[in-house]
Amino acid sequence: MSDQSSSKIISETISNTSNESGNNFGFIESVTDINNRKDNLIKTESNIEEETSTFKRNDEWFWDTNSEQIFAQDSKTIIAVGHASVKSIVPLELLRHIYLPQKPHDRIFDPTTRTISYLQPRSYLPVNSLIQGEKKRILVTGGAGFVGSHLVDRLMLIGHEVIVLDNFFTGRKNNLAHWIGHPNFELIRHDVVDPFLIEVDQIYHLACPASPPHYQYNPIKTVKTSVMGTINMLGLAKRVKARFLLTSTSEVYGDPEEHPQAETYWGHVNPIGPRACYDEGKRVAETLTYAYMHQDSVDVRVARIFNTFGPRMNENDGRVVSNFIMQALKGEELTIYGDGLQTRSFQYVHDLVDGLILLMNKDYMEPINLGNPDEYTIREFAELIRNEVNSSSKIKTLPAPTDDPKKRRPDILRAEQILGWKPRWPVKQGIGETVKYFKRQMEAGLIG
Ligand SMILES: O=C(O)[C@H]1O[C@H](OP(=O)(O)OP(=O)(O)OC[C@H]2O[C@@H](n3ccc(=O)[nH]c3=O)[C@H](O)[C@@H]2O)[C@H](O)[C@@H](O)[C@@H]1O
Repeated sequence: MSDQSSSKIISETISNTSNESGNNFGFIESVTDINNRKDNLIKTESNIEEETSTFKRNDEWFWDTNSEQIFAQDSKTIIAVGHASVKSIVPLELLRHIYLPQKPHDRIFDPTTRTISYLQPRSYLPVNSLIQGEKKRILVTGGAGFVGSHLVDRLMLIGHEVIVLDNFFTGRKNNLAHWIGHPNFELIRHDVVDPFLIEVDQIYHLACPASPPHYQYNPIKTVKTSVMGTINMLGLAKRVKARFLLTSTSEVYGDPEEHPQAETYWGHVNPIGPRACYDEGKRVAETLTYAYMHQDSVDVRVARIFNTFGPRMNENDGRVVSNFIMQALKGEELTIYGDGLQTRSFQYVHDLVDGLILLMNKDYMEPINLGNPDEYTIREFAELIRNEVNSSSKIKTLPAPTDDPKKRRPDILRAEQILGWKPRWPVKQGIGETVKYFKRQMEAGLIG
């Protein structure tokens, strides 16, 4: 299709939609922006031929007015993520360019000598140029981790100034290597257990190991991170009048006796079990957050995050998604803990990032669940991953971990009603993307 007819489709979509709803200008700008961004990207990266060939100038899309999503013409393939109301719409190709590059942008790996050469000078992906007042200074603690780094990508592309604090216990500099040196970006090695002072407008407080083997590795440190880290960041928010968002967890519901779990449920947690350092740590973090809200009028948000997966999970993370994918890719046995009848509901990381940005920008202070209610037994999930990887790996049963929750599924009515958010990524599609990521990492010699 020619450029002309492609823009005709877009302009027709735009005019139809604005007639229907009256006010969709933010969204329209974002849709139009997709083409501009791709063009900019092509210009910026014109020296990398293989890369540019994946970007088609004449892409067609359509905007599904019901779900407010942009799909390819097949009406199934998601080609953009984000929400118009907070201007977070980003073409998926742009994000893929970061975590799934045909070739790394800034380094060459020589498999013979197993050395890496870093290239200079470097270019960056185009970020929005925000006007004064729109552009915020945003602190992301734990920003080099799996979820944190995806959040940073989105905040950077939106055009904000982003400062990341990370102690690199589970986070990796490599997750943010593509932003290092950018004028809008700062990466600081710092442990949130120690106070930190800076002038910012918003704080996304993610810092804390989240995978059971990691948070149980040093339980005292996990409690300190949750409690002292949160006190330090709330103290900072109070001092500089920043808005504060705590990333809490579905683990505050413990081994739930209510199913699905709504935000009103108080939970069922063993306070002295091996998971308590994380579960109780996050429960205290929530208590602190609301104490600062009531006592010191800090402007707070609390997201309760359910099982999340995607590119940049650590391959040794120990959580079920990365374990199963790596085992299937290497032809090893898939390790099911217990009878495999316990359930989890898995959300793809782009959906979570959408939810976090929407919540931060909404005037709502109660906790909100962010998760995908699509529930699987772990046994079904192992099957799904074997199929996606096309692997003939066998299944091995290992003892169930102490206090492993037997079922978990979010009630997301509140997120739907308050934020206009619900997961957009079918689990299979997200798994496909994650498998591609792990394969690429293996080919690049970054993981074994
Ligand atoms: O992924 C997440 O976002 C969540 O991961 C963990 O919660 P958990 O549900 O225990 O996550 P996994 O370690 O991935 O385990 C999920 C289920 O799979 C099982 N599992 C795990 C790993 C494995 O190799 N095999 C296996 O059967 C576990 O026993 C558990 O029943 C964290 O505690 C949560 O804070 C976090 O939000």
